[in-house]
Amino acid sequence: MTASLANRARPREAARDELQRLWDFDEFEARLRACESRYHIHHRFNQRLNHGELQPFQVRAWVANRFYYQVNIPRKDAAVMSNCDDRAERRRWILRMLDHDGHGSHVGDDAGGIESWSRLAQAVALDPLDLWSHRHVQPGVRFAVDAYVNFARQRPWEEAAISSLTEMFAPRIHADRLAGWPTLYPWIDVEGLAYFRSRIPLATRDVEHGLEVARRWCTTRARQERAIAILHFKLDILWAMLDAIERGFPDDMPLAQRP
Ligand SMILES: O=C(O)c1cc(C(=O)O)c2c(n1)C(=O)C(=O)c1cc(C(=O)O)[nH]c1-2
Repeated sequence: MTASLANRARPREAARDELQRLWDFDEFEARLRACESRYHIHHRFNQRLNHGELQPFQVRAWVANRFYYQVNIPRKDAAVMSNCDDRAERRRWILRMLDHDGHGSHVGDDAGGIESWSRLAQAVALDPLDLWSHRHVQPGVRFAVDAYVNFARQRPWEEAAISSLTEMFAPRIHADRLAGWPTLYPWIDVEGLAYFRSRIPLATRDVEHGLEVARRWCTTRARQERAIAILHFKLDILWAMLDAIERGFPDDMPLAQRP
């Protein structure tokens, strides 16, 4: 190769090297955290919810639809565990299932997140039959949640662990509800908000574990990029849920159809 050709190839090689360079963990984590801009906290329906702009039936609709997510989270976590061959990791992961399903009366009286969400439903005066039958759940919500469970069933458990990292952004959305709802929605019994309070420390613990898994598993730049793509996929699930809820329960919904 002539000298001038070699000089021209060098920037291309440098660019290729840059594309393959492993991000150090701080940079990788910063890139994961930068995905916050796609979090459903920025969705118009969530903004209306947290600014007190929704009518009671729309709050009930959100609670009813989100319940489908809540009941499927421990099924998703069971799928993650079924794909994990590491006993120490399973011992940690099982806590996520118990957080939602509860520990049962023989181990303290922690009723768990699903029960706690049903108290939220009570506080917003959602009929328990409507809650448990999922009769207000929109097709788009069902598809989105099912896609999350199926992802955890079909992919390596480390990928599923990474998909749970949207929880990095959840403490703020829970804190917003705790701070705003008592004055914005005085008709909601504040006892019903306990679920949101309970999730803040649990989400923080889950994220520490999830980041540990991501750090260990993402040993190549390709895997790091895959982790970002997985996080985008999960953010899309949460976003699609709110799209479906917003569309299904418009401000002028006929009275007879309102939850
Ligand atoms: O209210 C929310 O906005 C919100 C978001 C998320 C999330 O970001 O995935 C979770 C939760 N709540 C939540 O309560 C919860 O238990 C939970 C588990 C997971 C998960 O992916 O395993 N995400 C979330």
